[in-house]
Amino acid sequence: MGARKILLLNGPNLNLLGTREPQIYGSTTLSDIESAAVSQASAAGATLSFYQTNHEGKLIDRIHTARTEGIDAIVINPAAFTHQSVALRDALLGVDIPFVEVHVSNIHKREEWRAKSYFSDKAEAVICGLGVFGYKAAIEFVLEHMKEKAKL
Ligand SMILES: O=C1C[C@@](O)(C(=O)O)C[C@@H](O)[C@@H]1O
Repeated sequence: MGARKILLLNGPNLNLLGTREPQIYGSTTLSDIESAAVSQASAAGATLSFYQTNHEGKLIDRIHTARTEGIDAIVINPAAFTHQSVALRDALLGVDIPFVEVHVSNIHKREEWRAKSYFSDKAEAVICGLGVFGYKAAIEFVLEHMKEKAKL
């Protein structure tokens, strides 16, 4: 059985999905993504909570809280923090919750500095370049293939 309690996290500027650089990120809004994710999890008998913030410390605090909530798996698009945040990396490692890294765009096909991620070497899986379908794919993977925390 896969993860039953999932947390979907989105970093800075992803609240602008749908209007932000649509040639790169498409026209789907974050609230569309979040409600589809909740339905996807509940159809599989799991629960999914979500959070987006533009603030690094708030994202770190949310990750710390996930430990007390018994979250089995995190799906995270760290956005620009991908390329710069040791603190966010340490937070994920600190709570010891397995995570999947998602990027809407193909970070390897853009500016050279975007190819560097502080998360990929610790992620269970990395998805990029699938557009917003990447979230659906990540959640499917978590539901099907990642163990519940209690059984790890
Ligand atoms: O904000 C983002 C979004 C992103 O994580 C993506 O989803 O493709 C890619 C990052 O380089 C960028 O800073």
